[in-house]
Amino acid sequence: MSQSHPLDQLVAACHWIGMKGWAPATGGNMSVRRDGHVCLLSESGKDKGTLTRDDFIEVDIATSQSLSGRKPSAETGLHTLIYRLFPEAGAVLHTHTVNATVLSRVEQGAALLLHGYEMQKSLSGQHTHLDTVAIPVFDNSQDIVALASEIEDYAARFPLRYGFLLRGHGLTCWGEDVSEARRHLEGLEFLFECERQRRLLEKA
Ligand SMILES: CSC[C@@H](O)[C@@H](O)C(=O)COP(=O)(O)O
Ligand SMILES: [Zn+2]
Repeated sequence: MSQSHPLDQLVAACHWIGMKGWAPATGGNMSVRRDGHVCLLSESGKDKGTLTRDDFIEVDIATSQSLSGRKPSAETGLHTLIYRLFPEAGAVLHTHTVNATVLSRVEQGAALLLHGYEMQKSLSGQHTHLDTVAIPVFDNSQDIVALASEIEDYAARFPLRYGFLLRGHGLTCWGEDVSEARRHLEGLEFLFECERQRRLLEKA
């Protein structure tokens, strides 16, 4: 997989996400960095589980503008923010899973705290279940410029790694390449499932 072109890896990741049911009814969006200035982002409104190479649009990272006139994701501003904030980020995956949607609503605090799980080690740089991984939760908004600015302010004050949740909406996560972004997505989704089950069982 590491031998193939990053865009082919991203297309394969989209198909995998589709098969998992993590991008229902055209939800979700995905991108890969081409270089310091441009990323390739999924076209708005498409079924992300059946995308092909032609469904990705060149977007200027500095301005969030499409270079072709075609319409990239409604959430383009969040992808470009991540590429600007983290020069090492090479791919961004946004999904709409039930776990992320529900947990982000149930969680009243500013972050979902993950602690005590071996699978925290699926996240780069995590070496023990004894540490706490904080995944911030931002209130959802249709104003992506304002949301991006809120996330940028947060990142200036607190560490922001792996991803963030949008309340009642989903997860946006990233990695240095498609492979790492996939691992972060799969690891976080597993942890969200565990956390949902734990909260349900401990309530009973
Ligand atoms: C099913 S509507 C969801 C959209 O509003 C949005 O949240 C989303 O993830 C997909 O938007 P898109 O513009 O196709 O990238
Ligand atoms: Zn979305």
